[in-house]
Amino acid sequence: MAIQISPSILSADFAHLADEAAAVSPSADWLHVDVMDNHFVPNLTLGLPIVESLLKATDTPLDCHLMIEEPDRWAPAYAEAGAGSVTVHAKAAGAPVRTLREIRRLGARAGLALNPAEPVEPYADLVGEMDMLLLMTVEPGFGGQKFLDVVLPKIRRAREILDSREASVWLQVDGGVSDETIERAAEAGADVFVAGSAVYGAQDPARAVESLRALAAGAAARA
Ligand SMILES: O=C(CO)[C@H](O)[C@H](O)COP(=O)(O)O
Ligand SMILES: [Fe+2]
Repeated sequence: MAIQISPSILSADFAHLADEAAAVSPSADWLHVDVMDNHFVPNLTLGLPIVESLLKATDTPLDCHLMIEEPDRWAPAYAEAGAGSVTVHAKAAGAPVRTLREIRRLGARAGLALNPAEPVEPYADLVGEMDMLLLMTVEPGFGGQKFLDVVLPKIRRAREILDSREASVWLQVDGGVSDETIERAAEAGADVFVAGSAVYGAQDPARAVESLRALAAGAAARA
């Protein structure tokens, strides 16, 4: 699968989100939107009204990462609003299969997310229910954290599980992805990369996206 880059607006200027989306739109595959509720994670960001406004402001598809309690209740609304992808955390979902199916039924790609310490094996039988598996490479809640190398073996294991089942499921990593770390994640088998501070902290965000893509593609080709 071709490498995809999903810049996270968590590190963008929230007062100018339309401009910040436009800054990466020439090169980004997705725009990653971190929804945090101050309960599932100790931080509060944005919710459905801002996602609805962003959908009107950009043609780049939205990759909504829900770090919220009760995702079963809220995730369908993001799909219905027009998000291209909606990801829920396995730990927060009471009925993950029903919720993933509902997201798909409403026309979005369905993602399941695992925190750094959560093993992938218990979810192996659910791969047919999802379009993307998100492996967090930081503890969720904040941008600008250090990439956790301890997750690399799990990325490899997830890649093996997806390949052995011939599942066309994207493998996303999120947290601490930068020019210094993206090659390690790509070699391990990730193919969709979220990057917040590495993109929006750069002088030229669109070029930062291209740099990340080139490094990941090179590493994936060598793997
Ligand atoms: O989900 C997230 C944090 O919970 C963010 O998407 C992620 O941290 C992006 O920021 P950075 O690339 O700076 O780590
Ligand atoms: Fe995220």
